[in-house]
Amino acid sequence: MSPVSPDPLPRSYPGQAPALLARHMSKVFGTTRVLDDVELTVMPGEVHGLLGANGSGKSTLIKCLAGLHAPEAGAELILHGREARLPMPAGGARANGISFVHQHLALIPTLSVLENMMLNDLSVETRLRINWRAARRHVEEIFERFDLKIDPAARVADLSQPDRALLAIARAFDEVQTHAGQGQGILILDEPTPFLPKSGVDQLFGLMRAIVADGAAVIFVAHDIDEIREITDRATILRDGKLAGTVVSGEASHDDFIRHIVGESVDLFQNTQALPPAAPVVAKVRGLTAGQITDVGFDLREGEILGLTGLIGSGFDAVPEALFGVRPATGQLETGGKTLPAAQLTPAKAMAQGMAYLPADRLGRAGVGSLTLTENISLPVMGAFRNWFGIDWAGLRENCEALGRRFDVRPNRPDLTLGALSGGNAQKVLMAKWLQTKPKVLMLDEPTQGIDVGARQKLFVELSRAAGGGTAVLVASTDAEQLAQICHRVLVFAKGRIVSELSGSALTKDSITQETLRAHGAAPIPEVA
Ligand SMILES: Nc1ncnc2c1ncn2[C@@H]1O[C@H](COP(=O)(O)OP(=O)(O)OP(=O)(O)O)[C@@H](O)[C@H]1O
Repeated sequence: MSPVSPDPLPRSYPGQAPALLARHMSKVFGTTRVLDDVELTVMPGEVHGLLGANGSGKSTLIKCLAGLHAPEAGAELILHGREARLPMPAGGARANGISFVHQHLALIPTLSVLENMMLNDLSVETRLRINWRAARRHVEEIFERFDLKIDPAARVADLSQPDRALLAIARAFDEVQTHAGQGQGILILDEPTPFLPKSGVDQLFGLMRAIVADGAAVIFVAHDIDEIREITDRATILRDGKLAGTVVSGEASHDDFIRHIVGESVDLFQNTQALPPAAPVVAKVRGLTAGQITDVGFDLREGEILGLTGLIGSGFDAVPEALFGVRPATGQLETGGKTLPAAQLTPAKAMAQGMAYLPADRLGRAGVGSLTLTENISLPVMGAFRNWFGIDWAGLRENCEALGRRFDVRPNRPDLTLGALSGGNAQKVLMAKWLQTKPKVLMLDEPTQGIDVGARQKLFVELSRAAGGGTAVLVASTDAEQLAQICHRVLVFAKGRIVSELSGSALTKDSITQETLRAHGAAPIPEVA
């Protein structure tokens, strides 16, 4: 295993003062110490990874640096050799040349790209007049420099997820340059890649390399160990709020990272459950046309885990939305002995047929951040907890706690709001919410984005258990590794149509990736039984 660096100054940067040196960073919420004497050293010109399991304290550390949380007394922050004030006052991070892109991107969807690019300036400066033409020119220059094909006049609501992420990052980079000057400053990216297709990730990595080549530093928070190994120079790993180690990324193997993250090696789940050849078809989809998809047809069998994949923009993710009635569609769904026109599907009708859907946008569409875990988890089962006296809240709380234990939600406190949980733990709650209903068909969009490697395996076990109990699972995802681990069959989409089907021994991570890239020019398969 790579050594934990004992010295805050890594050996690859002799004699240089760190761009950022954070020491004795602790944070207590209520009675829980979620950060415990953590240290982070980032050198100028370095891409530094920050990793850890869900709830290990990454976002809390970042929020302490951003001034969104006050660290406990004793914490120190030294930026380019100068001690910074803690807690960081409002606007202090920005004035020190530190810029952030948080998981939720902090864009305003109803405003234009240009307005969003100027948002941070306008929120702290009063201007009598805005020179929109000059602002537009400036934004166009930034986009051109990083080869971003985004129209400054477009509404952010109309942008794809990848473009939104790239926009937020370009804005943060622009801020770093403005406030720290060329070749200085620190850009902190908190899990910006889950929504990005491979080409978007490459673009982002290009952007990060361009930033550090000038001498600025980037802190990159992510769960994807391969991405961390590819792009970072060194990485700091947190475990249960403590520093687990700092490694030189090029010298640490994939397993070294896993051991630091979970403190032990993890057995990767592999679905070995064969689907009975006579498993009945529970849903027949015919001629489905919605968004980018045209005339898509397939059968889904009882107990089957069926993956839908493709490049972003290939349309595969429109399928669950259309089948759950949240996206206008035409075509047919045959289920429960009924033929339902897709144009008339609604969530209520889909749920009446035993269908459930968990969208990727966890706190936007899948759950309510301001409601408690009990309230979120209970929504689909409220009816079963009604008695003569009204709703049995104690029963609902008990149910929530039991599900929290089963799905390893941390902290497992039913009265916390969903928004107070780390991203990965919130996702576990939302999966539990639907799996408890034992749906006939469970549709998931990017179910494990932001979920750490250990927790993923547990969710895969739960999904496989649900499938073993007869639930048919439809998983829309660009994560080839996850699809290869859990699916019986994977359908590959290109340009809105199914172009390839993988199953049995042909279903591997590499074959899915190859097929996804090759599929772009392939001919469509009209119907897959
Ligand atoms: N405002 C808050 N109140 C109470 N607890 C909180 C609050 N914010 C975070 N926590 C808790 O602190 C712990 C660390 O959360 P944090 O978001 O830093 O984890 P993370 O490493 O970023 O996880 P993930 O990878 O899932 O995003 C979690 O247990 C979380 O529930």
